[in-house]
Amino acid sequence: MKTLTLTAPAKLNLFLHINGRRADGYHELETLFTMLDYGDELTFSLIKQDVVEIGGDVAGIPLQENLIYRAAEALRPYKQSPFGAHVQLVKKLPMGGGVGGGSSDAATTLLALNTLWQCDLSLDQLADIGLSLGADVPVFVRGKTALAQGVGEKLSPYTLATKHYLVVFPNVHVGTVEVFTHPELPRNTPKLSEGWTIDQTHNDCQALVKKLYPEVEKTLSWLLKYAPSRMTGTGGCCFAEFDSAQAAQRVLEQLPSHWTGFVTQSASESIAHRQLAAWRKDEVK
Ligand SMILES: C[C@@](CO)(OP(=O)(O)O)[C@H](O)COP(=O)(O)OP(=O)(O)OC[C@H]1O[C@@H](n2ccc(N)nc2=O)[C@H](O)[C@@H]1O
Ligand SMILES: Nc1ncnc2c1ncn2[C@@H]1O[C@H](COP(=O)(O)OP(=O)(O)O)[C@@H](O)[C@H]1O
Repeated sequence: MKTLTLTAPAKLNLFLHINGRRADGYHELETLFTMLDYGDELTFSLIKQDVVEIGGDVAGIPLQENLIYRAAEALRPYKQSPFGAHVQLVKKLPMGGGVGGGSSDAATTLLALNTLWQCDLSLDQLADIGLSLGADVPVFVRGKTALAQGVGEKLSPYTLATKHYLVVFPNVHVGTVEVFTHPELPRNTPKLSEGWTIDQTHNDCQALVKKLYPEVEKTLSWLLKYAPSRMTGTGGCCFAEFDSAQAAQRVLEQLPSHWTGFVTQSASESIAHRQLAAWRKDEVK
């Protein structure tokens, strides 16, 4: 039976501007997503029984709420294979950390089972299915650095130089809904104008999350002593940007023990896409 192992990458929101709130409560935003070469590990194995099973680090998430399960079930109508799937998960990304672990697991499941179950859907079709699972899923399906607009679903490719990041999890889980429903969240940043540059950007959630979660404020102040730093998404992970892996690693070595972190680099194409392309090449040999 076939087996495929993929890394479900983390993302960073290099900035996050909130331009307004729609009548349905969702927010109009502009955000720059970059993919990181670090993430959860998912091993997909075909199994005889036509069911979806998840093993490994699934603590706390009931099977039917797991985004891996939901993504697999969303592909069921397109399946050309009689087999089910077992997904073994090694969770490396903090949940509710703003690095998109759940969304990336979902997108990686769509990519892997689209191949293993011979669904043969295009990336556009997978991105549409992904959007029904969460606003962040399509960017991981496409797997490229992208500027997102609308509620996060309008993606345009964006080119960035590779950078090295130290990403720190301050050990607080920040709820996306909590931030987006907070009365003090700023919601009136003007849309980006032509010729905008990164140094004119910010994260509209950062000040509020720092206030609600003092650990995030402490993490950012600590990182800022070493490098330009910011919070990603709705938090609480914060990232510091470096020109070399060694410089990032040196700061990680000094990280206070009550926080956790990892050093990695950005990638113009997601690691899951690169691994899937290599696996396909091996298959046709
Ligand atoms: C804002 C971002 C930036 O990356 O935050 P993070 O979760 O990554 O920190 C994401 O787009 C989040 O994406 P995701 O976590 O998939 O969100 P969803 O499940 O679709 O929505 C969770 C909740 O966030 C709010 N929400 C989300 C996206 C959006 N444009 N406006 C919103 O108001 C809504 O209250 C919604 O019920
Ligand atoms: N496979 C999964 N991995 C992580 N979170 C999941 C998964 N399936 C469902 N979830 C739920 O999605 C929520 C958001 O997870 P995550 O994507 O890690 O956060 P964020 O969007 O802040 O980066 C979690 O709190 C969890 O309840």
